[in-house]
Amino acid sequence: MRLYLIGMPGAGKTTLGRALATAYGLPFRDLDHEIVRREQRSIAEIFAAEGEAYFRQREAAVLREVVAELPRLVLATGGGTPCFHQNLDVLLETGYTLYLHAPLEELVRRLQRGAASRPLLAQAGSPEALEKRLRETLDAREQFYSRAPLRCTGLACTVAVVQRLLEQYRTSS
Ligand SMILES: Nc1ncnc2c1ncn2[C@@H]1O[C@H](COP(=O)(O)OP(=O)(O)OP(=O)(O)O)[C@@H](O)[C@H]1O
Ligand SMILES: O=C(O)C1=C[C@@H](O)[C@@H](O)[C@H](O)C1
Ligand SMILES: [Mg+2]
Repeated sequence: MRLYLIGMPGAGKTTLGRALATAYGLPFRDLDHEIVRREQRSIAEIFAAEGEAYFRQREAAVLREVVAELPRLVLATGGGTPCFHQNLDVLLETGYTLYLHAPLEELVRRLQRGAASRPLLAQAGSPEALEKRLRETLDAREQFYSRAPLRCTGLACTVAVVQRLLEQYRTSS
């Protein structure tokens, strides 16, 4: 099976994705890392040199490559992945998609330290500005994220809880 994790930056996609891959004995991939590996430069460098449109094109192409290459995997996507280039359709058609939701205050807490290296959050200097930026981003993205058939919130998103959700979904569909 393929299991995809979507959600806001800092929601815990990479952390939970790795743990789920271990639990299921599946390979783990992180889409941001796959892009960085192919481009031989960081996400921040790609955004700075080429702009967001180029990054979104690479993201869409690399997503399709990874999906074609691996019939079994857990994939942590980038925060914006489901919102561009029909990527969400690719996810929904080729695997199980889980929306990992986290309360805004928790995202602000987690992202405060690393915001400078995140191109889309870098200008948000204060915690208030960061919260506003994240709220606007979440408002715009919720329509994509909420199309995932599986959803799990905050600290309740343990491996065991996701395993149960997936089990229920597979037997009901
Ligand atoms: N369930 C959790 N409880 C507390 N902290 C967590 C939890 N999951 C992740 N974190 C912490 O939150 C931060 C973000 O987690 P992670 O990198 O997994 O998120 P992400 O969704 O992959 O974010 P991004 O890819 O945008 O950086 C990390 O510091 C991680 O240790
Ligand atoms: O939320 C976003 O749009 C992004 C999140 C990161 O995972 C990276 O994919 C990139 O920084 C863009
Ligand atoms: Mg991540």
